Amino acid sequence: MALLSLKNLWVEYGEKVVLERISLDIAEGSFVSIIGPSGAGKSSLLRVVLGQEKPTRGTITLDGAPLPAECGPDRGVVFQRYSVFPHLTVLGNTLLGLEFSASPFTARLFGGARRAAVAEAEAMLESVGLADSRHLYPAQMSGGMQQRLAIAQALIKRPRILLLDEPFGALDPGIRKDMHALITRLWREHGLTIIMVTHDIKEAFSLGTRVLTLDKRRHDPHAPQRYGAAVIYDLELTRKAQQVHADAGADEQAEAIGITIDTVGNN
Ligand SMILES: Nc1ncnc2c1ncn2[C@@H]1O[C@H](COP(=O)(O)OP(=O)(O)OP(=O)(O)O)[C@@H](O)[C@H]1O
Repeated sequence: MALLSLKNLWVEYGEKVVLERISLDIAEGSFVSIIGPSGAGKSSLLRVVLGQEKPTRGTITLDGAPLPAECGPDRGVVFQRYSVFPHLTVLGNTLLGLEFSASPFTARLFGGARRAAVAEAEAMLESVGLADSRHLYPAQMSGGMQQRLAIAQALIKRPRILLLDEPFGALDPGIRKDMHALITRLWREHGLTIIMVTHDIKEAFSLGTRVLTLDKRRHDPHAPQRYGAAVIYDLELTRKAQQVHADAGADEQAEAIGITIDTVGNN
């Protein structure tokens, strides 16, 4: 059974149709990249999966049961510019997730429970490469380090699904490469299912096991709001294709896509 199943999903804001007829099954353990033009509804789709927004039509199920409206610990999210808490250190920011789950009102842990939480947070910081920075405040860190912290904050709650909205969009190319290696390792180690929105086609192909493109299939020049975006391409990548993409230069990408990617759906 699919981990997430979206059936005939629509998102509309008043008269404006943003997404229409989205039907998707997302398998546990997959890494789904979503690309598409600006305004196509990529972030709206993530918000629906996160439970922040209700679709106007259609259903979404997690393990076959209706998706809980509130975003529980099963789903974590990292945005392009994450609001890590500026007044808390790296360790404090990472601990906060554990403190809130254990003690929702005071967000405080004491004694043995606190020591266990600190050990867990330190292990997570080690895993994202921030062990030596645990006493720094976000303002003292680079953008890449802040995104590492955002990832640690999301993963400390042990989500099954990690939603990434342009997580590396604001980073320099060299740092992005390091972050790609990090997220690939964490995805494997934690057995995560990842859904990532990106504007970077190369990133979409080199990280994803599946690439979805969202776009409008129909346009009404007299009423641009009338039709929403749908899934135009749904490409399942073979491992070989992924490797080719990860290694290929920009010019080789298109050729590699043509040869090795299986088109599994065209809604
Ligand atoms: N709360 C809202 N109320 C009204 N319109 C909204 C709302 N949220 C998003 N929209 C509109 O829905 C459309 C899709 O927005 P969304 O942010 O999902 O697109 P996107 O594909 O993520 O775009 P980008 O690539 O620019 O981030 C846009 O036209 C946006 O203006």
